Amino acid sequence: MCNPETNETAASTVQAPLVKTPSVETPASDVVLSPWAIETRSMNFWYGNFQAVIDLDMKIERNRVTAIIGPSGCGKSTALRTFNRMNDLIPGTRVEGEILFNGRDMYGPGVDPVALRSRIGMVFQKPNPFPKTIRENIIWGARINGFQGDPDELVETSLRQVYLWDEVKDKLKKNAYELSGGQQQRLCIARAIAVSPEILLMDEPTSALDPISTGKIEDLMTEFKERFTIIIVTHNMQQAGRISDDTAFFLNGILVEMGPTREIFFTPKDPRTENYISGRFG
Ligand SMILES: Nc1ncnc2c1ncn2[C@@H]1O[C@H](COP(=O)(O)OP(=O)(O)OP(=O)(O)O)[C@@H](O)[C@H]1O
Repeated sequence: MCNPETNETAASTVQAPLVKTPSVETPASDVVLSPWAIETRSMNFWYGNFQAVIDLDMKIERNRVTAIIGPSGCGKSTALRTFNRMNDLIPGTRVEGEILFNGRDMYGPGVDPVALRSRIGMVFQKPNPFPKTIRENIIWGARINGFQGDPDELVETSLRQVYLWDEVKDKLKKNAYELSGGQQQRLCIARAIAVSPEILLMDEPTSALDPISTGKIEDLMTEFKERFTIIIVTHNMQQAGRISDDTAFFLNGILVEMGPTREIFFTPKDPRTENYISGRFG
């Protein structure tokens, strides 16, 4: 979910793609044009003069967990953030090439990045609940996205889905900051899924959590992939091995190799992947 405190003024720095494909907001935008949830074509990304992602061609399959791995600074989070235009919020950034969501151009004319982010939610490394009550954390984003149903039902359903309901049902009016780190992260996941996204982007969602909270969130991912496509950046190779169906290995802004996790881990095609997986660098 996008940060409601941020505005979209930096979006104007984003360059339109070179090749035109239908935009997400064109009529009949719910008709799926592609077998891929997300596809990038020759995507390049710059922070000012620094190119962080180079010529990225990537296809993300629906209803699977895709892990993005690679050494620190290789562009994992940057690539992930382009998948819901979160980088638009960083001044001086530029993207070229194409990023398609269900086969439609995410940077096409008329695409509202805020509406896009309700369909492609995001969970960050550090839990970032709003400075509001637990209840309001769930309802706020849903309301902005036009939710008109029963808010109490939405709160309960969303919190149950992340197995947080029993822990917080008696303190829904308490500030979210009063929860533990693991609970806050599950609240952030509940908030993201309350708007029924199609894709959930997760940027090292468990790196600040203890093993028990980590296990709970990993279990959720395995359950959620029936309903959403999940893309997770992780430094934790065991985690990637445990939860992902596909793995993409990045190095110096380049996608070196991508495929089923078992193949990437046990029979990688590129020696750089093998070196990284076996711990020889990074
Ligand atoms: N806001 C920014 N402004 C300028 N450069 C940035 C910015 N964010 C990231 N970078 C640079 O872009 C490159 C890729 O960063 P990114 O955070 O995507 O890497 P990463 O693989 O996710 O790293 P880590 O695993 O350490 O989180 C790095 O060299 C980083 O310094």
